[in-house]
Amino acid sequence: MSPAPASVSPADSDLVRAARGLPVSRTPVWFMRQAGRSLPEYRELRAGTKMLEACQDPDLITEITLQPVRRHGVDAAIFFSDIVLPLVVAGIDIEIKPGIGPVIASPVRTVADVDALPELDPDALEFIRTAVGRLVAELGATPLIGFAGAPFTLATYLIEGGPSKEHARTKAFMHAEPEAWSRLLERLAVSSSMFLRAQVDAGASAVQLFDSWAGVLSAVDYAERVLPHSRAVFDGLGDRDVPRIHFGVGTGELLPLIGQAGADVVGVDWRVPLDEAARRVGPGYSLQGNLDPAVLLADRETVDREVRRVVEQGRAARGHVFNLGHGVLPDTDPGVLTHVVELVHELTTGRADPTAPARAHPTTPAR
Ligand SMILES: Cc1c2[nH]c(c1CCC(=O)O)Cc1[nH]c(c(CCC(=O)O)c1C)Cc1[nH]c(c(CCC(=O)O)c1C)Cc1[nH]c(c(C)c1CCC(=O)O)C2
Repeated sequence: MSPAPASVSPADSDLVRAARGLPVSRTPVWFMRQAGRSLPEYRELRAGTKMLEACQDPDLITEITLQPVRRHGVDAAIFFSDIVLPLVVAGIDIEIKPGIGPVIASPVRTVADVDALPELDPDALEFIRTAVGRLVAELGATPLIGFAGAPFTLATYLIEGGPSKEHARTKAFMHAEPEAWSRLLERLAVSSSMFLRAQVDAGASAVQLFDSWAGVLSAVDYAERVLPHSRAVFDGLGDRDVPRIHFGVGTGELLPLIGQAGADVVGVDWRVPLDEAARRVGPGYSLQGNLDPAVLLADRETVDREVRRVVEQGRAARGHVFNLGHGVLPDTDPGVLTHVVELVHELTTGRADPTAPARAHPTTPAR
C-alpha cells in the first residue's frame, strides 16, 4: 500500500483535485463497492451481523470502511453504508437480503402510501457523524467519500418492493401519478440530502450521488421527472465546498444531462469509452470510471490492457478518477484490485504532460 504523503490534506488530495480538474500527482483510483464483497476480512467481521445492523454500528462502519484502504492503497475511502439507510433510520421496514438487495415490507403503490412515508429526523443520524468523525481522524490525508442514493433509484426500491430489471411499476407510477411521483421524489431528496450533509459536516471530503438505475429512463423523462430532484439533493449541500460525483449505470443517452444536476464529476459505466463520454458530457466536468468489473475476472494480460485503455481514454477528460464502470463483483480476487491500483499509479505518475507517451512495459510484477 502506498498511502498519500502526510503533508497533503484530504481537501488537497489527488481525488479532490482530479474532481475539480486541477493537476494531480497521479490519477486517483478507488472502486465502487470496494468495501465488502470480495474481501475475506469483511466477511469475517460481518459474520453474524445483518447488513443494516452493521451500517448502524460506528465501530463496524469505521473498520469496514478502512479495510480496502489498508489492503489496496486506494486514493479514497467510501463510507460503509447503503443507499436505503436513511429510509431505514426514518422507520421504513427494509431488509437487505444477501445476494438479492434491499427488500421493502410494504411497497409504495398508491398516493396514500406516498403521503404516509415517515420523515427522517436529523438527530437520528448521530451515529453517522460519530463514524465519519472517527474515520476522518484515522484516514489522515486520504479523503473520505460520503454518498447517498438519488431519489429515482430509491423510488425504484420503494415502488417495486425490491430489486427489479424492468422497473415497470416505477415507470407506470411516474406516468400515471405525476403529482404523487414528484412528492415522493421531493421527500426522498430531503432525506438523501440530510444523509449527505451529516457526512460532509462530520468531515467527508467529497460526495457521490448514486442514481444507479436512471439508465432505464428516456432522456426526456429523466430531464423532466428525475433530474430536478437529483439537483435538489446537491442543492441541499448549500455552499459546502466538496466535489460532487454523480453516477448511474447505462446512462450513455443521459450523459449530456447528468452533470446538470450539479455534479463536478460524471461517473460513466463501461458502455461508453471515456473519450466519447467526455464529448457527451461537455466541458466543465471531470469523469469517473470506467473499467468493466467483469474484466477483473480475466487473465492478468487482459486486465492490464484494459486498464491502460481506460487510462489513455481518460486523458480526454478535464480530470479523471479511475474506477470501475459499476461495483466490484463478489468473485473478484482482491489481489487483482491491488494490482490495478498499482498499475494506474505507475502509468500516471509524473505524467503531468498528457501528450507524453505511456510506458510500454510497466514493471508491476505478475501475479
Ligand atoms: C443500488 C445500490 C444499493 N446500495 C448501493 C447502491 C448504489 C451502488 C450500485 O449501483 O451498486 C450503494 C452502496 N452499498 C454499499 C456501499 C458501501 C460502500 C462501497 O461502495 O464499498 C455503497 C456505496 C454496501 C453494500 N450494500 C450491499 C452489500 C452486500 C451485503 C452484504 O455484504 O451482506 C454491501 C457491502 C447490499 C446491497 N444494497 C443494494 C444492493 C443492490 C445490494 C446488493 C445485494 C448483494 O449483492 O448482496 C442497494
